[in-house]
Amino acid sequence: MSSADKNLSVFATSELPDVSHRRFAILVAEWNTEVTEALYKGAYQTLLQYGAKAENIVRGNVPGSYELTLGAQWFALRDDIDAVIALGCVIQGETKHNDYINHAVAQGLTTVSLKTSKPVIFGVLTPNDQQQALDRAGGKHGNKGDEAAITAIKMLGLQKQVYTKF
Ligand SMILES: Nc1c(NC[C@H](O)[C@H](O)[C@H](O)CO)[nH]c(=O)[nH]c1=O
Ligand SMILES: CC(=O)[C@@H](O)COP(=O)(O)O
Repeated sequence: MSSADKNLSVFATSELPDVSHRRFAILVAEWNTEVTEALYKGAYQTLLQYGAKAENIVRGNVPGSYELTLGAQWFALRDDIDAVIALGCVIQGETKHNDYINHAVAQGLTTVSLKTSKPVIFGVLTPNDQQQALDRAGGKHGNKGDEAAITAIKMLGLQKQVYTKF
């Protein structure tokens, strides 16, 4: 289902776990900051709305989305971080540069998540233009930052369920 068919900020909030004790890192890429700051605001406020505490949320900035992978690894390897949310916006340009970045970031964040066994959430917009980005950062299609925060919370709930033995 594409974003055009759903609002990214409409999600099931039933049965969300208690995350008042959980610690989150939010990484923000510094390219397209009008968009990435809106994503960060959405993610941060959503974490607070659903029970996370401000003192348990740390923010880190990276130069561009390509650097989200190493930033995510640094945070995920900390024993006092439970989940990482990576936020960026890679707008298609004249060349294939965006393709290389997007694939590297998607694969890199997945690798970090699997290596650390921690949720590392892909909150990176890959739009064709600025308007598509704005539409997904608090515009008509909602906010992928909200979605990324909910995804982190849900994955921590699954993690607790899986590791709660019979
Ligand atoms: N064009 C965009 C970039 N480019 C920069 C790269 O992410 C990276 O920082 C650089 O290649 C050095 O390693 N980054 C974005 O986040 N968004 C873009 O649209
Ligand atoms: C995704 C990018 O780095 C992009 O801004 C580069 O633009 P271009 O492909 O026109 O050089």
